[in-house]
Amino acid sequence: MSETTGGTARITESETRSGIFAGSDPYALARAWMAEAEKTEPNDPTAVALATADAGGLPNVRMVLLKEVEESLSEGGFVFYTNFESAKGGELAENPQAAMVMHWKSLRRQVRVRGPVERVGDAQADAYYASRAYKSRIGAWASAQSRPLSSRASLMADVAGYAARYPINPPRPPHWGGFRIRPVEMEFWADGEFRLHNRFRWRREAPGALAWAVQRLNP
Ligand SMILES: Cc1cc2nc3c(=O)[nH]c(=O)nc-3n(C[C@H](O)[C@H](O)[C@H](O)COP(=O)(O)O)c2cc1C
Ligand code: PXP
Repeated sequence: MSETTGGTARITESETRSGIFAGSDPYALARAWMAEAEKTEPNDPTAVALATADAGGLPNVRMVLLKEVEESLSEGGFVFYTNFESAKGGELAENPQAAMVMHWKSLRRQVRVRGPVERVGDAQADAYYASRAYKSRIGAWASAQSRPLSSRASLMADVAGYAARYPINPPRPPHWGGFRIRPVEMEFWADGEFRLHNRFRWRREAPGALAWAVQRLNP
Protein backbone atom coordinates (compact mmCIF):
# COMPACT_ATOMS: atom_id res chain seq x y z
CA MET A 1 0.00 0.00 0.00
CA SER A 2 1.47 3.37 -0.97
CA GLU A 3 0.34 6.96 -0.45
CA THR A 4 1.13 9.83 -2.82
CA THR A 5 -0.16 13.37 -3.16
CA GLY A 6 -1.75 14.22 -6.49
CA GLY A 7 -1.98 18.02 -6.24
CA THR A 8 -4.27 18.53 -3.27
CA ALA A 9 -5.73 15.04 -3.42
CA ARG A 10 -4.07 12.21 -1.55
CA ILE A 11 -4.03 8.86 -3.27
CA THR A 12 -3.85 5.49 -1.59
CA GLU A 13 -3.16 2.54 -3.81
CA SER A 14 -2.18 -1.06 -3.66
CA GLU A 15 -0.10 -1.18 -6.85
CA THR A 16 1.90 1.41 -8.79
CA ARG A 17 0.23 2.18 -12.08
CA SER A 18 2.23 2.60 -15.27
CA GLY A 19 1.81 3.26 -19.00
CA ILE A 20 -1.63 4.48 -20.02
CA PHE A 21 -2.88 4.20 -16.42
CA ALA A 22 -0.14 6.33 -14.83
CA GLY A 23 -0.83 9.62 -13.10
CA SER A 24 -2.13 11.20 -9.94
CA ASP A 25 -5.07 13.17 -11.38
CA PRO A 26 -7.99 11.12 -12.74
CA TYR A 27 -9.39 14.15 -14.62
CA ALA A 28 -6.09 14.60 -16.44
CA LEU A 29 -6.08 10.87 -17.19
CA ALA A 30 -9.60 11.09 -18.65
CA ARG A 31 -8.58 14.11 -20.73
CA ALA A 32 -5.49 12.29 -21.99
CA TRP A 33 -7.51 9.26 -23.08
CA MET A 34 -10.05 11.56 -24.78
CA ALA A 35 -7.23 13.34 -26.60
CA GLU A 36 -6.02 9.98 -27.91
CA ALA A 37 -9.57 9.08 -28.97
CA GLU A 38 -9.83 12.35 -30.91
CA LYS A 39 -7.03 11.05 -33.15
CA THR A 40 -8.47 7.58 -33.68
CA GLU A 41 -12.28 7.75 -33.57
CA PRO A 42 -14.12 8.38 -36.86
CA ASN A 43 -16.61 10.72 -35.16
CA ASP A 44 -17.89 11.98 -31.79
CA PRO A 45 -14.90 10.94 -29.64
CA THR A 46 -16.52 12.72 -26.68
CA ALA A 47 -19.81 10.82 -26.87
CA VAL A 48 -20.88 9.23 -23.60
CA ALA A 49 -23.79 7.04 -22.59
CA LEU A 50 -25.45 8.93 -19.74
CA ALA A 51 -27.53 6.96 -17.25
CA THR A 52 -30.06 8.55 -14.93
CA ALA A 53 -32.87 7.09 -12.83
CA ASP A 54 -36.26 8.48 -11.90
CA ALA A 55 -37.55 8.83 -8.35
CA GLY A 56 -38.78 5.23 -8.50
CA GLY A 57 -35.27 4.03 -9.42
CA LEU A 58 -36.11 3.06 -13.02
CA PRO A 59 -32.94 3.59 -15.08
CA ASN A 60 -32.75 5.42 -18.40
CA VAL A 61 -29.80 5.89 -20.73
CA ARG A 62 -28.96 7.94 -23.83
CA MET A 63 -25.94 9.41 -25.57
CA VAL A 64 -24.76 12.98 -24.94
CA LEU A 65 -21.60 14.83 -25.91
CA LEU A 66 -19.19 15.60 -23.11
CA LYS A 67 -18.16 19.23 -23.50
CA GLU A 68 -15.73 19.72 -20.65
CA VAL A 69 -13.61 17.74 -18.22
CA GLU A 70 -12.90 20.55 -15.83
CA GLU A 71 -9.37 21.48 -14.89
CA SER A 72 -9.04 20.49 -11.27
CA LEU A 73 -6.81 18.10 -9.46
CA SER A 74 -9.36 17.21 -6.87
CA GLU A 75 -12.77 18.75 -7.51
CA GLY A 76 -13.39 18.65 -11.23
CA GLY A 77 -16.44 17.53 -13.09
CA PHE A 78 -17.78 16.14 -16.35
CA VAL A 79 -20.02 18.62 -18.16
CA PHE A 80 -22.72 18.10 -20.79
CA TYR A 81 -25.52 20.33 -22.12
CA THR A 82 -29.17 19.58 -22.67
CA ASN A 83 -32.79 20.66 -22.24
CA PHE A 84 -33.78 20.87 -18.56
CA GLU A 85 -37.36 19.88 -19.48
CA SER A 86 -36.31 16.71 -21.33
CA ALA A 87 -36.77 13.23 -19.86
CA LYS A 88 -33.21 13.31 -18.52
CA GLY A 89 -33.78 16.81 -17.14
CA GLY A 90 -36.84 15.57 -15.25
CA GLU A 91 -35.00 12.53 -13.95
CA LEU A 92 -32.08 14.65 -12.76
CA ALA A 93 -34.47 17.03 -11.00
CA GLU A 94 -36.02 14.07 -9.13
CA ASN A 95 -32.79 12.22 -8.53
CA PRO A 96 -29.66 14.35 -9.09
CA GLN A 97 -27.21 11.50 -9.61
CA ALA A 98 -25.85 9.96 -12.80
CA ALA A 99 -23.41 7.50 -14.30
CA MET A 100 -21.72 7.76 -17.68
CA VAL A 101 -19.47 5.61 -19.79
CA MET A 102 -17.24 6.52 -22.72
CA HIS A 103 -16.24 3.64 -24.98
CA TRP A 104 -13.79 3.98 -27.83
CA LYS A 105 -13.81 1.00 -30.19
CA SER A 106 -10.63 2.27 -31.89
CA LEU A 107 -8.70 2.26 -28.59
CA ARG A 108 -10.51 -0.65 -26.96
CA ARG A 109 -10.87 1.37 -23.78
CA GLN A 110 -13.64 2.65 -21.56
CA VAL A 111 -13.96 5.22 -18.79
CA ARG A 112 -16.81 5.09 -16.27
CA VAL A 113 -17.90 7.92 -13.97
CA ARG A 114 -20.55 8.02 -11.20
CA GLY A 115 -21.64 10.75 -8.88
CA PRO A 116 -24.02 13.49 -7.88
CA VAL A 117 -25.06 15.99 -10.53
CA GLU A 118 -25.46 19.77 -10.32
CA ARG A 119 -26.30 22.48 -12.83
CA VAL A 120 -23.47 24.44 -14.43
CA GLY A 121 -23.48 28.17 -13.55
CA ASP A 122 -25.21 30.66 -15.86
CA ALA A 123 -22.03 32.36 -17.07
CA GLN A 124 -20.43 29.07 -18.09
CA ALA A 125 -23.62 27.86 -19.82
CA ASP A 126 -24.03 31.21 -21.62
CA ALA A 127 -20.46 31.00 -22.91
CA TYR A 128 -20.94 27.46 -24.17
CA TYR A 129 -24.32 28.28 -25.76
CA ALA A 130 -22.79 31.28 -27.54
CA SER A 131 -20.08 29.03 -29.02
CA ARG A 132 -22.62 26.78 -30.79
CA ALA A 133 -23.71 27.08 -34.43
CA TYR A 134 -26.50 29.65 -34.87
CA LYS A 135 -28.95 27.00 -36.13
CA SER A 136 -28.21 24.78 -33.12
CA ARG A 137 -28.91 27.74 -30.83
CA ILE A 138 -32.25 28.32 -32.58
CA GLY A 139 -32.98 24.60 -32.42
CA ALA A 140 -32.59 24.70 -28.65
CA TRP A 141 -35.40 27.29 -28.56
CA ALA A 142 -37.66 25.38 -30.96
CA SER A 143 -37.31 21.83 -29.59
CA ALA A 144 -39.45 20.82 -26.61
CA GLN A 145 -37.04 17.93 -26.22
CA SER A 146 -38.55 14.54 -25.32
CA ARG A 147 -42.14 15.71 -25.54
CA PRO A 148 -44.50 14.55 -28.32
CA LEU A 149 -44.28 16.40 -31.65
CA SER A 150 -47.28 16.53 -33.99
CA SER A 151 -45.20 16.78 -37.17
CA ARG A 152 -41.78 17.68 -38.52
CA ALA A 153 -43.45 20.64 -40.25
CA SER A 154 -44.56 22.10 -36.93
CA LEU A 155 -40.99 21.87 -35.57
CA MET A 156 -39.63 23.60 -38.68
CA ALA A 157 -42.29 26.32 -38.36
CA ASP A 158 -41.13 26.92 -34.78
CA VAL A 159 -37.50 27.03 -35.99
CA ALA A 160 -38.49 29.69 -38.55
CA GLY A 161 -40.40 31.63 -35.90
CA TYR A 162 -37.46 31.73 -33.47
CA ALA A 163 -35.04 32.61 -36.27
CA ALA A 164 -37.27 35.60 -37.14
CA ARG A 165 -37.41 36.59 -33.45
CA TYR A 166 -33.65 36.25 -32.95
CA PRO A 167 -31.92 36.97 -36.29
CA ILE A 168 -28.61 37.35 -34.44
CA ASN A 169 -27.26 36.43 -31.01
CA PRO A 170 -30.17 34.48 -29.53
CA PRO A 171 -30.01 34.43 -25.73
CA ARG A 172 -29.66 31.04 -24.04
CA PRO A 173 -33.15 29.60 -23.52
CA PRO A 174 -34.09 29.33 -19.83
CA HIS A 175 -34.84 25.63 -20.37
CA TRP A 176 -31.38 24.82 -21.77
CA GLY A 177 -28.04 24.54 -19.99
CA GLY A 178 -25.35 22.32 -18.54
CA PHE A 179 -25.03 19.63 -15.93
CA ARG A 180 -21.87 18.62 -14.13
CA ILE A 181 -21.27 15.10 -12.79
CA ARG A 182 -19.01 15.31 -9.74
CA PRO A 183 -17.35 11.92 -9.60
CA VAL A 184 -17.25 9.88 -6.46
CA GLU A 185 -16.02 6.93 -8.52
CA MET A 186 -14.22 6.57 -11.85
CA GLU A 187 -12.91 3.52 -13.62
CA PHE A 188 -10.30 3.25 -16.35
CA TRP A 189 -10.52 0.06 -18.40
CA ALA A 190 -8.35 -1.20 -21.24
CA ASP A 191 -8.79 -4.33 -23.28
CA GLY A 192 -6.48 -7.23 -22.51
CA GLU A 193 -5.77 -10.47 -24.34
CA PHE A 194 -8.29 -13.28 -23.86
CA ARG A 195 -10.56 -10.99 -21.79
CA LEU A 196 -7.90 -10.46 -19.13
CA HIS A 197 -8.52 -6.74 -19.16
CA ASN A 198 -6.83 -4.10 -16.99
CA ARG A 199 -9.08 -2.10 -14.68
CA PHE A 200 -8.31 0.59 -12.13
CA ARG A 201 -11.07 2.04 -9.97
CA TRP A 202 -10.64 5.46 -8.37
CA ARG A 203 -12.96 5.93 -5.41
CA ARG A 204 -13.23 8.74 -2.88
CA GLU A 205 -11.69 7.46 0.34
CA ALA A 206 -14.79 8.54 2.26
CA PRO A 207 -18.01 10.37 1.38
CA GLY A 208 -17.13 14.01 0.75
CA ALA A 209 -13.38 13.35 0.87
CA LEU A 210 -11.01 14.72 -1.78
CA ALA A 211 -8.59 11.82 -1.38
CA TRP A 212 -8.80 8.92 -3.81
CA ALA A 213 -8.23 5.24 -3.18
CA VAL A 214 -7.13 3.49 -6.36
CA GLN A 215 -7.68 -0.22 -6.67
CA ARG A 216 -6.90 -2.68 -9.43
CA LEU A 217 -9.98 -4.80 -10.17
CA ASN A 218 -10.39 -8.24 -11.65
CA PRO A 219 -11.35 -8.19 -15.32
C1 LIG B 1 -23.73 10.86 -30.40
C2 LIG B 1 -24.91 11.59 -29.79
C3 LIG B 1 -24.70 12.74 -29.05
C4 LIG B 1 -25.77 13.42 -28.46
N1 LIG B 1 -25.52 14.51 -27.70
C5 LIG B 1 -26.53 15.12 -27.04
C6 LIG B 1 -26.26 16.19 -26.14
O1 LIG B 1 -25.11 16.57 -25.90
N2 LIG B 1 -27.31 16.77 -25.52
C7 LIG B 1 -28.59 16.36 -25.72
O2 LIG B 1 -29.50 16.94 -25.13
N3 LIG B 1 -28.88 15.34 -26.55
C8 LIG B 1 -27.88 14.70 -27.22
N4 LIG B 1 -28.14 13.65 -28.05
C9 LIG B 1 -29.54 13.18 -28.15
C10 LIG B 1 -29.84 12.28 -26.93
O3 LIG B 1 -29.26 11.00 -27.10
C11 LIG B 1 -31.34 12.13 -26.64
O4 LIG B 1 -32.03 11.68 -27.78
C12 LIG B 1 -31.98 13.43 -26.16
O5 LIG B 1 -31.13 14.19 -25.33
C13 LIG B 1 -33.26 13.14 -25.40
O6 LIG B 1 -32.98 12.30 -24.31
P1 LIG B 1 -34.01 12.14 -23.08
O7 LIG B 1 -35.38 11.98 -23.69
O8 LIG B 1 -33.56 10.92 -22.34
O9 LIG B 1 -33.89 13.39 -22.25
C14 LIG B 1 -27.10 12.96 -28.66
C15 LIG B 1 -27.32 11.78 -29.42
C16 LIG B 1 -26.23 11.12 -29.96
C17 LIG B 1 -26.49 9.85 -30.74
N1 PXP C 1 -28.28 18.91 -27.98
C1 PXP C 1 -28.63 17.93 -28.84
C2 PXP C 1 -30.09 17.66 -29.09
C3 PXP C 1 -27.66 17.19 -29.51
O1 PXP C 1 -28.04 16.20 -30.36
C4 PXP C 1 -26.30 17.47 -29.26
C5 PXP C 1 -25.22 16.68 -29.93
O2 PXP C 1 -25.68 15.70 -30.79
C6 PXP C 1 -25.99 18.49 -28.35
C7 PXP C 1 -27.00 19.18 -27.74
C8 PXP C 1 -24.59 18.86 -27.94
O3 PXP C 1 -23.76 19.12 -28.96
P1 PXP C 1 -23.52 20.57 -29.59
O4 PXP C 1 -23.56 21.59 -28.49
O5 PXP C 1 -22.18 20.41 -30.23
O6 PXP C 1 -24.64 20.80 -30.55
